[in-house]
Amino acid sequence: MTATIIDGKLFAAGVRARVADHVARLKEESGITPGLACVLVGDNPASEIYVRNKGKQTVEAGMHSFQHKLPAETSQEQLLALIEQLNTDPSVNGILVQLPLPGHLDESLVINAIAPEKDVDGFHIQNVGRLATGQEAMVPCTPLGCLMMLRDLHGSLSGLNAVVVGRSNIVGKPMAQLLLRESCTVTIAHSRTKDLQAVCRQADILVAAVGRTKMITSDYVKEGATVIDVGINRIEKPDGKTGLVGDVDFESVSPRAGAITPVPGGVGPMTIACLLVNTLTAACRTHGLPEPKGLTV
Ligand SMILES: Nc1nc2c(c(=O)[nH]1)N[C@@H](CN(C=O)c1ccc(C(=O)N[C@@H](CCC(=O)O)C(=O)O)cc1)CN2
Repeated sequence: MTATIIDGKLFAAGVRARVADHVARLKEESGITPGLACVLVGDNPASEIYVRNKGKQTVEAGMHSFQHKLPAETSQEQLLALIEQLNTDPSVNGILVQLPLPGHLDESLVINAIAPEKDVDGFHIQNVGRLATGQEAMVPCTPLGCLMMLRDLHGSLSGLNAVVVGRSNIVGKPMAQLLLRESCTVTIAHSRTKDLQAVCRQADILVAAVGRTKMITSDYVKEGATVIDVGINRIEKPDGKTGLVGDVDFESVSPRAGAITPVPGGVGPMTIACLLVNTLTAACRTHGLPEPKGLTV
């Protein structure tokens, strides 16, 4: 069997085009232009690229982008003051603080200072609780992107065995919640799971979000399973250049899987596309307008 390669780049381009259509209609019919504020603290090179791309794609979708770049030595008080200012700014519908933050800043305190209705990353404790209890929530972008691709591929996910490897707050846990909401039978596995290979081989849907380069080999995969690779590991290649590889050993797994996301070009591009969806959704909710249909799951 040769796996279907799920083209996240193409899928994300479609989502962005639909967001742009909705934004154009929103402007024309209601005079509203959604706005997204991105806050970057410090000079992590990968974060700088992500924030730049977020700004570029926000503008391409017809929305306002506000970028706040703060020095690495920014104090907690200074960062909280900026968030408070953005919370009360009516032109800002979505706020995100790029992670990771420099070590002296308290990530959880900072995230929970964002107004929950503007928390387009879906990391605020209120949104976490709302997702877990089946209420209307802002859903974290990477898991939302994974779910959109899974729904497109499978249609209904009801009754499927899903194993999520990784228990982070930004990917593993919300991914598991979303799959549970789709009526999958969900297992969250991690580094301490006994006989991880056997657990993973039960999966119809295997989501790898462990942050360990090429850890998932064919021994972990049931024949025909759908494998979603959330890993973004930077490695130095033999030619000295930097390359990007996932948590899944693509060469080993793709002959066995039914479908697989590559890295790069799989889950990654969906993260920013879903951020645009969440910003548009936040703007509609704030103005009491119907939420965009057909954009998400
Ligand atoms: N506040 C947040 N911080 C972080 C998040 C997040 O969702 N919110 N996620 C990641 C980084 N991230 C977005 O911020 C992100 C990661 C990867 C991609 C992406 O498009 N990847 C491409 C490759 C790009 C490259 O060459 O580096 C791909 O996989 O094809 C977009 C966004 C951590 N922080």
